[in-house]
Amino acid sequence: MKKLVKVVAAIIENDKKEILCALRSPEMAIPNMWEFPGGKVEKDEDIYTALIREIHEELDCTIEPIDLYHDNTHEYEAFIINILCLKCKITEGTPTPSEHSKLIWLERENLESLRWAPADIPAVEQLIKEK
Ligand SMILES: Nc1nc2c([nH]c(=O)n2[C@H]2C[C@H](O)[C@@H](COP(=O)(O)OP(=O)(O)OP(=O)(O)O)O2)c(=O)[nH]1
Repeated sequence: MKKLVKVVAAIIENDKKEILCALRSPEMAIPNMWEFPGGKVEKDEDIYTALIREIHEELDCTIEPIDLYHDNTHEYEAFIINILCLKCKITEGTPTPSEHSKLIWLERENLESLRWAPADIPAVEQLIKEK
């Protein structure tokens, strides 16, 4: 049976209503695809603590999760992912990539120009439809 991986991801919006998009590096799993930054929830960790920790580690800034925006389960060839995308705001610092190849801020209508990790596509579509 495929392993089920629980992942939390941050949808971060700036004051221009642009969304933060992160490019996975060639060294990461699911390489060279765009995602919402985040990572795996550890055993005995709640999703909010996990996301705050992951964003500290990956982007060196502090976020406050606002609400759960999208919950999707997607089957990859090697594993099954349950990805929880949370809307978040930055409370301290500026996102700086340490593991990702690139970070960009994109207007909602331009999100579909990127090559997203397959598990993220429903959340991206919901964001595009939002306005
Ligand atoms: N962070 C994140 N991972 C995603 C997204 N979409 C998607 O399919 N994934 C996949 C890629 C990875 O296989 C897995 C997340 O693992 P990760 O490598 O980012 O997390 P992590 O830092 O906790 O990983 P690790 O060091 O423990 O291996 O979920 C997304 O939007 N954000």
